[in-house]
Amino acid sequence: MAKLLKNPVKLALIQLATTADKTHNLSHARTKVLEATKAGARIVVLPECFNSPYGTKYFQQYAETLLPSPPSASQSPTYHALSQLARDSNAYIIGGSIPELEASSKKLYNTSLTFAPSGELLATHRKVHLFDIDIPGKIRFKESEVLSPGNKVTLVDLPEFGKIAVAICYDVRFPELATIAARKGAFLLLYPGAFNLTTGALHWELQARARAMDNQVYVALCSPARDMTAEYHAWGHSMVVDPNAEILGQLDEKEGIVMAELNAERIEEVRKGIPLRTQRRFDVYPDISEGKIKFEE
Ligand SMILES: NC(=O)CCC(=O)C(=O)O
Repeated sequence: MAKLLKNPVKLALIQLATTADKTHNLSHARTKVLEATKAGARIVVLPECFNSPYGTKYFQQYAETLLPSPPSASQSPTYHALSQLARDSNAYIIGGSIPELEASSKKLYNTSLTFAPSGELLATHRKVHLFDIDIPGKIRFKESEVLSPGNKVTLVDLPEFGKIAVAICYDVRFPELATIAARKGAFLLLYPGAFNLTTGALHWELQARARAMDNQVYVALCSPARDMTAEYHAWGHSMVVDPNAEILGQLDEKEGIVMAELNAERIEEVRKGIPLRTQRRFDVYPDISEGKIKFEE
């Protein structure tokens, strides 16, 4: 049987201190990514909204249309900076997420770009589940006031390693997305994300470990560093979890890099010990993934 993860790989999550200055954010991200790749990382992840502040009022102002051809570099600076960075660092770059403006529809998306070491864009993921919550006295956030949702599970084949899945922050709360990606052969689920001080302490680590435990794959969550002078206070705590839901590394709220070595043997060992994959009873619950069973109000 082919290995899910073809070669051991060092993963790095960059918990970036972001500012309101896009040019600074791009050059700072470049410095940190090169630091991680010098230390051996071949897959490097940036946080959600790594080139802008996070907030509904910022999406339009910071949005870029994704234009691959070189003359449009000035209109699509993040695309080109990440593509160049992937080439310069010889690494797969999962470019957190950025506000994207689709030229034809004028719709805005929260979008993640994945680049190969050749600089080629391998995949885009538009956040599927928009962060719309209202916890009285704590936090109200409605991405849907300005953003449109994406509509796909994003699996990316990294030829040297195997398949990863990319989704964004609030997407982690929907186990179906993770399960489908794992069933389709992902060895790693990556979530650039920016939880907050209300839900972060409660659910950030729990979500990461739950998705890893359910699917027996590696899971990584990559946050911006916390900035108490910004409007949105990110939780931080970027972390990597192994297929047994054990934490391989976790930061605090400050800027930093967390690295972890991933290998196929750990996935196989965990799956052999607790063989969920062969024990599943689709005869008992055939309808769930098709949404045929509705919530009762
Ligand atoms: N940026 C986000 O999607 C935040 C998600 C979040 O904080 C949560 O609790 O879920």
